[in-house]
Amino acid sequence: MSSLSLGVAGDTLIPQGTAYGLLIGLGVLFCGVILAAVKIQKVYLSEDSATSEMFMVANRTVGTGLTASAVFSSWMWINETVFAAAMCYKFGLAVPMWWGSGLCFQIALMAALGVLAKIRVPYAHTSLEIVRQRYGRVGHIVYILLNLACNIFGCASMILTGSQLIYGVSGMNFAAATILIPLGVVLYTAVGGLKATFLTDYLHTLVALILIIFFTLSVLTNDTIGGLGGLYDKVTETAAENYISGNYQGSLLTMKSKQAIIWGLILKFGNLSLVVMDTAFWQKSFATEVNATVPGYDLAALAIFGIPWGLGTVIGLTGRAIHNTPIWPTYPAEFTTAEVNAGLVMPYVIKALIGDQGIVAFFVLLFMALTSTVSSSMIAVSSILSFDLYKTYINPKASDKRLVRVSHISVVIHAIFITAFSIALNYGGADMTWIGYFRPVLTCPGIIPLIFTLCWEKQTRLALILSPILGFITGLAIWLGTAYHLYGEINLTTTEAGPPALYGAIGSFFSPGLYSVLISQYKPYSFDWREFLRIELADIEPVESSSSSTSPTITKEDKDNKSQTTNTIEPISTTPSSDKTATIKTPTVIQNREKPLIASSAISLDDIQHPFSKETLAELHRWYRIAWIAWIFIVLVTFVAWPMPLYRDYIFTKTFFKSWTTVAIIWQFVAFFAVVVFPLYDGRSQIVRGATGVWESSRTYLSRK
Ligand SMILES: NC(N)=O
Repeated sequence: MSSLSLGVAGDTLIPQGTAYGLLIGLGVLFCGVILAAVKIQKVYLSEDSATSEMFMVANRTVGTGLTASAVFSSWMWINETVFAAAMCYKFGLAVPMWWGSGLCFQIALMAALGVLAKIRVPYAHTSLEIVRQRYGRVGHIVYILLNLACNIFGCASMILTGSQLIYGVSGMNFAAATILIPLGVVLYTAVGGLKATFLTDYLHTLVALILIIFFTLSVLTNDTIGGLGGLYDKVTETAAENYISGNYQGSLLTMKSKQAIIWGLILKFGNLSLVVMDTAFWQKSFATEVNATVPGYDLAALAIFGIPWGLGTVIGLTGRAIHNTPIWPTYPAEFTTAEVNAGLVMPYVIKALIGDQGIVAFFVLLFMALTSTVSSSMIAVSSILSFDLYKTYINPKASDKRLVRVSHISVVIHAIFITAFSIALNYGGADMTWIGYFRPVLTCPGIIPLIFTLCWEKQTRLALILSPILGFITGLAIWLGTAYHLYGEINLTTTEAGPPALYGAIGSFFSPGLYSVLISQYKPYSFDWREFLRIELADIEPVESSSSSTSPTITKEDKDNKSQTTNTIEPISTTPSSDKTATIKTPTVIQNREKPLIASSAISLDDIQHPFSKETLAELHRWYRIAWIAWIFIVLVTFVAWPMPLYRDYIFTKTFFKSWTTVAIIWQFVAFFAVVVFPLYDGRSQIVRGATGVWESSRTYLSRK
């Protein structure tokens, strides 16, 4: 969510030709690298993205390191890389800290949900599939719409933010930037599927983190700034001209900032829906191997904190320190609020202190942050269109090959749609701040009922369907009602103020929980979690009879009419003591196998066997407990123990500021080790196998006469 002003032409910092060259060149480079990587995986590591299981959930074999870097990369948006600095410039150093805490607890929550999904719905591909399996068609469609809305608004706002920045620094045609950003991503995502995004995510993370550390340190060590002490001195010397209303003594150097805390809270709700309501974050957890989900997600959660905190603090305060000096690109003209809202603080600081090469590097960072978000969105929407819509409602008998083809087409359709939607928003004069405040109200209502689907056996179908709708109405009423109550009228300006948006988001998030509990008292029922396993068996028969029942089952007649030639999921067995299941850690889908099935409805729940061995299940339960402990720890520390004691009449002393920012910078390095260095170590055997294969093939080829 950004406070973005569109159509703000800044000082041209980079020639248009260079900007076009960079955007197209980086797109082509990434396509080439990823297509080569996909080929190597296919030939030397037996990983073929032409199967739907590989395309959508990377065969459920992704390790901790790659998971951490992929989750980190999909979650590292332009918001925290560029706008944390702009918001720190506006409200002071409380913002980057709140921003960090507004990013990490959601990812830690997904660690717990992801591992629980592995336990209860081991073959799931998307979060929506879980909703359908438990509640049928109507609930599924409600959640498809909520997911698509979340994804489309999130992705379009990122593309618009990126296009605005590119336009702002280079003057490149806005529409051209909007088209070029998703173009390269389409190709590698369509060809490589989820595993390709895991790999590009790694490259994005590597380059972006190097640049983030480079910018932070180059700015700090610049002679004009003079290190942490110099930065502190400059900010205190210019305190009178940088008075921030709502902050303690108007200081940039205090945690007691009303606007920062409101901003931080809205961010928490908006970001929670961007994670839980985005099937991409579920898919990535389905793609992980059993022991990788929790450590992978928790590493990413910790690493992401380092992005807004260190970078935002250093760049935002530096902007304040030098914006009235001759080195500032717009000097002596005033640096306007519109320019700040367009995200131009960071490129201007870079131009002033690092120069043209810095701006090229900034452009590369923009590209990395943008394309990783866009590719993740593409996989998510493509999985919804191909798996949740096409396979479920249009062609249940679709072969695996056809499903992958539809996934490819869906990526292209989504790219065209999102580009057109972004351009329409721009030319329609969209107010991105307003959209940023509306989105949590629209998408938060789905969160609790979705979590209940996996965690609470007593939530009924009616509760799942009605509570998000009622929650949205409640949130909307609170948002508009508060705007009216506080400011006397409802218009764009009053609904764009922080407090109404915050109260609206709170209403949207919490009220569905209450509605769900209340509605579930009407015709109460209790869901047996083993039903998920039985339904998954039913799902491999191309039927959709589950759509009209709270506790879906397949009738004998239904079953008798179905083809017996279908995908079957091997490890589920009606023979409880099957040896085969004892060692299986990763469910395997066997393609198009002729195998007579017993009607799933005819199998007693007591005979349904979990595909994981007892030991693996025990391990998963242990991870589940660890995930909740980690989540509670992260919430307590980053919401309460750390920031709250500082919310008082206190302006940072020089020593405290230096220590604070030093820890923030150390955190960047920790992030680098967690999501860049560790994945290399973690994936060393695959890297060696791939490299050996390429080396051997090259040698054979070269030695041919
Ligand atoms: N990562 C986000 N949503 O800023």
